[in-house]
Amino acid sequence: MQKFKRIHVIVMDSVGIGEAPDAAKFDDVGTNTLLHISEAKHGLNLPNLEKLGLSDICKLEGVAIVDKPMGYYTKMQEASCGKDTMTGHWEIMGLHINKPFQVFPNGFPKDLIEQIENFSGRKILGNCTASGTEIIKQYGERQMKTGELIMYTSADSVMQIAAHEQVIPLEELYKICQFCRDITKDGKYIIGRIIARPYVGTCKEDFTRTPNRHDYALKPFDKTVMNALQDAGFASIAIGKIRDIFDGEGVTRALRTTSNMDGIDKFISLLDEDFTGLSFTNLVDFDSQYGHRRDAIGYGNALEEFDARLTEVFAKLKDDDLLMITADHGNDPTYKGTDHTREFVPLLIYSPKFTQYGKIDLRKTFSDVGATIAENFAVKMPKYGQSFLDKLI
Ligand SMILES: O=P(O)(O)O[C@H]1O[C@H](CO)[C@@H](O)[C@H]1O
Ligand SMILES: [Mn+2]
Ligand SMILES: [Mn+2]
Repeated sequence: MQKFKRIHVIVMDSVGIGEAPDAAKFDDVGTNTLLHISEAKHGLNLPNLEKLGLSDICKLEGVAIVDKPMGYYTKMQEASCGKDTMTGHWEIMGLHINKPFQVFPNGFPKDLIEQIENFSGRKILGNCTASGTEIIKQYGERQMKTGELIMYTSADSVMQIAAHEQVIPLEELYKICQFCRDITKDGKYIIGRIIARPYVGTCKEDFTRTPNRHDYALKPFDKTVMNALQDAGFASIAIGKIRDIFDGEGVTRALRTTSNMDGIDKFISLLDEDFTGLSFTNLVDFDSQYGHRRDAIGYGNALEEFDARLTEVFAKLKDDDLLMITADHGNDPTYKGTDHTREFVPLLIYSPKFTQYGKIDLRKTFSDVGATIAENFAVKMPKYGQSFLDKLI
């Protein structure tokens, strides 16, 4: 019999909690997503995360340190050499990325661009490192006239194609992205993700990106704990971007979402269902709407909005449920640039069954989460990660 019938992992995308020991290698010294947001807001109102021990990990402005948290708390260090979403999530599920994904800070090579232009019959604009909201301001009006494709990248291994929905129909954009995916899976150029970035609007003042974003990720390089769960007949339910991040590998059911609040709604409804296994939720707005936009106040508000919904979550959790709230990397909205930051991530662990509480040891890899899940369901243990299941009583 498993200790927990259901384990729920929620990734608050990019909610880091302080520079990692190797932050210098990533040019991220001094970053702390949560702390700096709490300072920018002159205090965060996070009563539920407070009860779980968030400020016990790192004292945040407005969030009290509690003597008796509801569960267990710690922080986790990323072992892989990357600070992108795929690396973080794959590590949570037991993989280590030892060779960084290829990045293209000066744009994609000519031969690749030519292949895409030939396939699509459209010219490519941009082909540089950019912020997605800025580059559509810069080229959107021109795209409306010419039908060219807007292509950009970031510090991550991503190829992003922005297209006005009324100019380049979604289906066509997705077909182009699928082509880009197929030609960058192996061989000369290996790109972590191709991302379709549709938007709407009439001019640069009102262009807005739509929820029709679609990510085409590489398949994980090896089997993850999700594969192990699936192979053993357990549920492995993906909410939000999770299906895309794993390219569907080890996913028994996927629920798409349009926002953080939609993600929480879907998660809360799922709690009413009977299943044995994992639910894995990603809340991407923290990262895409606020972290990359360097909007510390918006980020803080989104955290408060999330916190408020935890009351409903707690009310629905049963004795044999285990909840783990964590993150995949940082994205300090007060830091220079617009990229992710190499940080520790918080890990807050709760079950109504707990009779004890407190700090557990610092985790040296995110894979400890995957190892704990694998041990609980007695499925194949990942190569990396140490289970902390025995600490949870
Ligand atoms: O600026 P936008 O388009 O939001 O792009 C961001 O989103 C990408 C994928 O998460 C990141 O690599 C970063 O480039
Ligand atoms: Mn992320
Ligand atoms: Mn991001």
